[in-house]
Amino acid sequence: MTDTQITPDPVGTQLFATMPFAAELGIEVLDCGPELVRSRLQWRENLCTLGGSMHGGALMSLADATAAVCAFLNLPAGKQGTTTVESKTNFVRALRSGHATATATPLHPGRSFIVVETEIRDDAGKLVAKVTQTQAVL
Ligand SMILES: CC(C)(COP(=O)(O)OP(=O)(O)OC[C@H]1O[C@@H](n2cnc3c(N)ncnc32)[C@H](O)[C@@H]1OP(=O)(O)O)[C@@H](O)C(=O)NCCC(=O)NCCSC(=O)Cc1ccccc1
Repeated sequence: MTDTQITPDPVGTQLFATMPFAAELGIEVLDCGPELVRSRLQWRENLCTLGGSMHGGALMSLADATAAVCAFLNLPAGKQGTTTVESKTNFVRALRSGHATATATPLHPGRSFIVVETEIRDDAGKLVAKVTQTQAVL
């Protein structure tokens, strides 16, 4: 599966644009709602570490931006925003071509902390990384 043409989600694109580093990386937003946020980052040489594998920092940045928007969309009434206070990543497969596609879902949308799970998969649907984060409610 290598879908290269997408229709970017307009609301999600605006939300991601509030994070300058996400915009700098060139993250594309595919779906955006409180139950699921999906985005992707295209493999390119300058995002790699040794051996042509996408750098862990790029993958974590993709996951963090996607989870941040998911947490934002799950904020309790009257709250303004979130910030990442904890992040755990398992890198289970190298990504050497195509896209890293991140799917973030809320595990626990709490009053003080929102826990978000994010899976990153390759274009064949294979798991590349699993990220669990805690986002503090501000
Ligand atoms: C290779 C291994 C480490 C271990 O694999 P296992 O757990 O034992 O699992 P399994 O045996 O099921 O194989 C799974 C897949 O791996 C392949 N494979 C297995 N053995 C080898 C081998 N010896 N050599 C080559 N490939 C091997 C295997 O064919 C299969 O792929 P396939 O299904 O055929 O397509 C795997 O987990 C991996 O590549 N993880 C990703 C690491 C990565 O890219 N990190 C980010 C960059 S680092 C960074 O940037 C640091 C940083 C971090 C954070 C912030 C800043 C900086």
